[in-house]
Amino acid sequence: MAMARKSDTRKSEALSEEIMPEEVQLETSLRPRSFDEYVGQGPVVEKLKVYVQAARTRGDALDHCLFSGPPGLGKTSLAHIIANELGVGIHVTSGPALERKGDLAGLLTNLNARDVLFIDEIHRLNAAVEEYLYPAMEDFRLDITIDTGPAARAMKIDLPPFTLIGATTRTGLLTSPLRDRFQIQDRLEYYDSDALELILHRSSRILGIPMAKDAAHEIATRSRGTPRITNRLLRRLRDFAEVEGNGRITLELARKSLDRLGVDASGLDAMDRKILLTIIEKFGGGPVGVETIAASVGEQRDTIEDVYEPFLMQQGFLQRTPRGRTATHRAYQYFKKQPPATPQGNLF
Ligand SMILES: Nc1ncnc2c1ncn2[C@@H]1O[C@H](COP(=O)(O)OP(=O)(O)OP(=O)(O)O)[C@@H](O)[C@H]1O
Ligand SMILES: [Mg+2]
Repeated sequence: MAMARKSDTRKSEALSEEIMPEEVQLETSLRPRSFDEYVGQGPVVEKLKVYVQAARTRGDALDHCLFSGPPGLGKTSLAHIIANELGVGIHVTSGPALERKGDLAGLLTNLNARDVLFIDEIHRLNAAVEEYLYPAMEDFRLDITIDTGPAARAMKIDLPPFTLIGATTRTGLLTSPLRDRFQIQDRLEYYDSDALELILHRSSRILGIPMAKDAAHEIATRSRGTPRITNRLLRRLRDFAEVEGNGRITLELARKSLDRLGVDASGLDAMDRKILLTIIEKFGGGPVGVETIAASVGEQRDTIEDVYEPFLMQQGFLQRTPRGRTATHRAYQYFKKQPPATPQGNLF
């Protein structure tokens, strides 16, 4: 089955999240295949290991799982690992790809018992398909209508027990009836630099790229807490090392190249800085609505909310308030700017 295509709302800025075609192959080769290869996300992985082992021992299908979190943190990888560790097949699709009920019915009726059905971007399912999914998830049953008009009859088809794994950037985008049907729900968090360093060492070993240990640390701290970005930077740095160095990624080369790629020492990229500066310079530090920010920086609202804001908030540069987004004291410090004289709430 074809890989799920990414949504085209993910516009490309220096490091934003669109997967380029040549990157799909790289991601596949670097994708962890077992829980042991999956770095970080400790609490989530520890629980999943137990659930998987229990389901295996009982010979049951694993309960349905919903994974949320910003792009590139390992939701798709986790789905593949779960299927692998369960020893079952995985069928991959995405919300936007399931246009009609028939698309879903085709997938569901082709599952073997205990298989995993992975639906990426599950928040983008259309309402008709979503409702059709409910009895399938709850009772492993499809309600179909045969014929139209007066001859129409309702029929129920039994499905083999299966595991639905859904991935979404934000659980808030799901309807609650859909969300409630997932017995296992976990949110993936940004990775700390130790975890990213481990991922870097693994990737450089697989790709055969010589790299100094302090260089790995530097790249890890500048990867926005995101394994996909870590691997992407590694590839770019290999180019610099091969063309302008002796092929080895040294600390000096890493620093220079990351600066040239627009990734600063805090790991902010060009769009992160643009968003913060816009709030500070054009809107007096906020509060300002996300739509307005999106229009000002020329980026999709969804991308701002899924990709940029979570990281800026986690790093303490941005706050969400009911009236809009505000730049924090830390953001002003970062740009060596004076915060406005009038205090905004209890921010300063
Ligand atoms: N825990 C991890 N350990 C090692 N590598 C990882 C881990 N998580 C992600 N990666 C690497 O990052 C890449 C991107 O991860 P993945 O495709 O699973 O992210 P995702 O959360 O599904 O992103 P998206 O929301 O864009 O679909 C993987 O190919 C893999 O190389
Ligand atoms: Mg994915």
